[in-house]
Amino acid sequence: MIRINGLSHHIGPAPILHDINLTLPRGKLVALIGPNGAGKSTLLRLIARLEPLQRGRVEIDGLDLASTPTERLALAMAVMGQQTQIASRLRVAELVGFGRWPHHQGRPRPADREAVENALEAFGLGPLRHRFLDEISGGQAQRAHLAMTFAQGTDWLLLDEPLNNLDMAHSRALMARLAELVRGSGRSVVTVVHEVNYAAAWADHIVAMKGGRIVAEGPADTVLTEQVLSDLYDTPIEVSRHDSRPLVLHHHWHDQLGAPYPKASDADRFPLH
Ligand SMILES: Nc1ncnc2c1ncn2[C@@H]1O[C@H](COP(=O)(O)OP(=O)(O)OP(=O)(O)O)[C@@H](O)[C@H]1O
Repeated sequence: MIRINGLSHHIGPAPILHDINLTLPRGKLVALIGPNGAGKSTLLRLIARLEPLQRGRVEIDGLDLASTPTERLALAMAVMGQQTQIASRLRVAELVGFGRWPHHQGRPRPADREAVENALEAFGLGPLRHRFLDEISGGQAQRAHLAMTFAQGTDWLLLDEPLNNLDMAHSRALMARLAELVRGSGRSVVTVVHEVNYAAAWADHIVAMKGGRIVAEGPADTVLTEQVLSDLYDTPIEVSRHDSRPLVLHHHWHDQLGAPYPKASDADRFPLH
């Protein structure tokens, strides 16, 4: 499991995370949800050691993040951050191959090549393997980065908004693959998800963040309630059920007096001028 104790983080003078205490279970698909700016990426980046810890302690399966050598950590945890431009003169298969680096340090063996092939196939990238990264679409590039993370073959996968750029079918396929990794191979996944219905449908455990704090956590039925979600997003949200899971609805809403939403103030958040 990942244990987080007393974790606080500032950027310049601004407090971003406030005394986070959280245990992320092993062998589960965990979704981190919450509004823009809640601190989800910052928390994920700290767990992934992409940012130095300022205060608090993080342990991954007993490994203290502060003292574990990078090579050891890379065999325990693979991370996909929010995409930034990466050298575009790299081919898809080469990018995926980087995921094996912690295992071979530059001298790939047959097992490493096999892991790359499996990852290419799992993400439907076989036909694109020789393409340069600047010659594929945004969703295809996202899948290539996911395949690289997957190829690393670690017990833990930390993913920041992996559904970005993915169409509905690929989003669904990715969530199904993550669920399969968890249920079939006992891996542990922690993923930031914006579209809460993907969390509703697939996550075993949901952590809701707002304003740099954890405001709710637990199974979908506990966290994805009208009260929690409406408070979390400051928007009226209705929760129905589908396939014995919560289904979150937010297109239109009538308040208790029958007045329709969205109200004018909803649109005021994004003035058109
Ligand atoms: N480099 C930075 N400098 C200053 N403030 C930052 C920086 N990066 C993030 N922040 C602030 O930290 C807070 C948390 O940001 P973070 O990216 O962790 O949120 P998030 O929940 O992942 O949001 P989103 O859903 O929009 O990706 C935000 O208020 C953000 O403005």
